[in-house]
Amino acid sequence: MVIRVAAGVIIRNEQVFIALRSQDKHQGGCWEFPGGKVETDEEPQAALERELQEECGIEVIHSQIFKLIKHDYPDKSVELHFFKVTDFSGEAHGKEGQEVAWVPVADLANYRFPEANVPVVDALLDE
Ligand SMILES: Nc1nc2c([nH]c(=O)n2[C@@H]2O[C@H](COP(=O)(O)OP(=O)(O)OP(=O)(O)O)[C@@H](O)[C@H]2O)c(=O)[nH]1
Ligand SMILES: [Mg+2]
Repeated sequence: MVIRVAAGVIIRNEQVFIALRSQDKHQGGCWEFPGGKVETDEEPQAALERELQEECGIEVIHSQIFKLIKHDYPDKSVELHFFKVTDFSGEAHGKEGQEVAWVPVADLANYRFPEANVPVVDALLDE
């Protein structure tokens, strides 16, 4: 079974907002673009808006699809819908207690992301 996921590349002033996945989660200890599983009968963009409210406390004002990535981990297969979030209201923070950071896009190579994120990080570094 393929798990559908929506995640946000939240960008402001050439910095991107990332969060640390807790050790007990799948790909724990990796940094991520905040987001989560798309529910049954939910649109990925709606899932993005819901997850960013739940995890980061922001209201998405403008987002657009950036990359769609299918990836098979040894233990699960994911279909990741990465959106660029270029406008939002509220102060992005780790609403669930997770460690978060605003980092310059150019520094993204210094953070370890899940394998599926490699093409996303590479595309951001090339812009
Ligand atoms: N949020 C997020 N998930 C990612 C990224 N890259 C990546 O491979 N994933 C994978 O996507 C899957 C779903 O994400 P999630 O664990 O955030 O889902 P969720 O918010 O609904 O949380 P849950 O674990 O409490 O159910 C995980 O297996 C995770 O490893 C990413 O950049 N952001
Ligand atoms: Mg999540």
